[in-house]
Amino acid sequence: MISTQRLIDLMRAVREKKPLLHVITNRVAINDSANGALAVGASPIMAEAHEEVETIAAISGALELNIGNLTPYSIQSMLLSGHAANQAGVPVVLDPVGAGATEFRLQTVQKLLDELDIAIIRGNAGEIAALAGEDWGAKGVDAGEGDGDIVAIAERVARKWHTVTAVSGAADTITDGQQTYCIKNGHPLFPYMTGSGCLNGVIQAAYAAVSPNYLEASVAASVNYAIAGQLAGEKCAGPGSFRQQLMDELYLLTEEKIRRYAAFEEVARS
Ligand SMILES: Nc1ncnc2c1ncn2[C@@H]1O[C@H](COP(=O)(O)OP(=O)(O)O)[C@@H](O)[C@H]1O
Ligand SMILES: Cc1ncsc1CCOP(=O)(O)O
Ligand SMILES: [Mg+2]
Repeated sequence: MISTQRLIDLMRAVREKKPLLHVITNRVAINDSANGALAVGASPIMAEAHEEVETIAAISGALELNIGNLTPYSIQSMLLSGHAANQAGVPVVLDPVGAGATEFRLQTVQKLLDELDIAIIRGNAGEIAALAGEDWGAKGVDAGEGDGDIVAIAERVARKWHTVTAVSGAADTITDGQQTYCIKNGHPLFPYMTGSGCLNGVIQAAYAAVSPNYLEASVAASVNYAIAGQLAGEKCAGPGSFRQQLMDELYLLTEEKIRRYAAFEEVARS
C-alpha cells in the first residue's frame, strides 16, 4: 500500500530536483503544459525538431509524448526521442489523446507502444478502452460513456505492454497490472478545461523523473494533481478562473493539504 507520506516525499522530490522534462505535445495544450510543469517545480522543454530530439531526450529526467496533434513529422520526433530515452534509461510517458477517434491515431499509439518501453500510459477511459480494443462511447478527445469495467480494462492494458496505466476521470484508476489504486480527488470543472488531461500527463512525467517505481510516481502525480484541481474548483467561478486557479494550486500545494485531502485506496484486482 502506498502511503500518504510517499505522495508528500515525491512532491518534495520534484521541487528539489527540478527535473528537465522533454515534452512533445499538441498545440492546444502546449502552453498550459509548460506552465503547469513549472508550477510543480519541473523544468519543461517543448521540442520536436528531428535534429535535436535525441540529444534532449537523453539528458532529460523524463520524456512525455502526447499524440493530440499528430503529423508524420511528429510521429518521427516521438520515435527518435523515445528510442534515445529508452537507451539512456529516461522514463517515457505516453498520452494517447483521441486514440479511438481514428485508425491513424490508434495505429500510431500501437506502434509507439510496440517499439518503445513506456513507463506510464495516461489517458481518459475512452482512450484506454480503445487501446484494449473495447467498445466505448468516446467522442474525439473526450472520454464519453461506456459500460465496460474500467479497472479490468486498465489492468489488461498494463499487462499487455508492461507499463503503468493511469485512467483519469471522476475517479482515477492507476495500475501496473498487479496492484491497482482508485483516486477520488478531482473537480467536475476539469473536463471544461481543454488540456487538463495533457497537463496531467506532463505531471506524471515530472514524478516519473524522481521515482523509478512508476506505480508510486503515477499515484502521487494523480492524487496531487487532482487535489490541486479540487481546491481550484472550490475557489473559482467557472472554466476560465479554474484554469488560472489550477496553476496557483499546483504551485501552492503543501504537505498539510495532501494529508488533509488525499482520497485514494488500493482496490482488489479484478
Ligand atoms: N468528473 C470529474 N470529476 C472530478 N475530476 C475529474 C472529472 N473528470 C476528470 N477529472 C480529473 O481531471 C483531470 C484530467 O483528466 P481528464 O479530464 O479525464 O483527462 P482528458 O482531458 O484527457 O479527458 C484528472 O486529474 C481527473 O482526475
Ligand atoms: C481539443 C484537442 N484537440 C486535439 S488535442 C486537444 C487537447 C486535448 O486535451 P485534453 O485531453 O487534456 O482535454
Ligand atoms: Mg486527454
